[in-house]
Amino acid sequence: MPARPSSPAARLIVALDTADLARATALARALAGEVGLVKVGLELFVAEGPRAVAEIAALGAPVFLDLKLHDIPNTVAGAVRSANALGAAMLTVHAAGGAEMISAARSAAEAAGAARPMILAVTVLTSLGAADLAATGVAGGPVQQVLRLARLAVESGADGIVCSPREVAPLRDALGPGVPLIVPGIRPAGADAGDQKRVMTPAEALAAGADWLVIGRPITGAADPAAAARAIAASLG
Ligand SMILES: O=C(O)c1cc(=O)[nH]c(=O)n1[C@@H]1O[C@H](COP(=O)(O)O)[C@@H](O)[C@H]1O
Repeated sequence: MPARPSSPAARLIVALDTADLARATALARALAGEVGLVKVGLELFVAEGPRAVAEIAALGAPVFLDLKLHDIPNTVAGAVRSANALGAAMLTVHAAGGAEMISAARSAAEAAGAARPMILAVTVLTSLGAADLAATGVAGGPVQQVLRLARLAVESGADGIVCSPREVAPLRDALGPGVPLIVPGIRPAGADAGDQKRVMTPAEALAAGADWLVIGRPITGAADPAAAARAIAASLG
């Protein structure tokens, strides 16, 4: 499992959201040394499969495999066992899958031994605002729901929590310093939020207590992705 990051660049996780493995590997090469981890998510994994993880891992940076698993415990445990073979450093499940599912994911990850992936529990997607969440039947708003799901996930064996920057401070208060917080929904000042609804700047997320920042388009959509990553790292002081 990756150690908690100790430098600004190590805090950055770049999301390689493309269906094109050649573009993903070019980005990973360009960003070598500028970020701590590279994220392979659904778009790339569905298009290119496990070889995407293997080819990107071969470039050196640890891989965050973001499959957001959410199914019955037996099925998720099987998917985690399959993912173990890919050597990812981090792997996501949806906290809303419940205690048994999260616990099954953790047990399955442990079969990989010391090199096992961190199991990260995704709480409330950063693309959802309070009204979107209410429309799914969840009353109380994102902060309350993130706190509820994060507590459940940690008690069930999750190694870290994925949340928006808006919930980082209340989660730190509730969970203490020991639980790694991995935070997407990051936008440098003035950047287009796109489909993200609960956002903050990199510096604000760090000041609130985030460990890792997950950033896609503000880096990958830049004319010079390495320069964009360097500028974000510099803004973290
Ligand atoms: O699990 C994630 O990484 C994730 C959770 C979440 O709630 N919101 C979220 O945006 N993400 C991922 O973080 C990345 C954010 O990308 P950008 O919006 O382009 O910076 C995407 O790859 C998303 O899949």
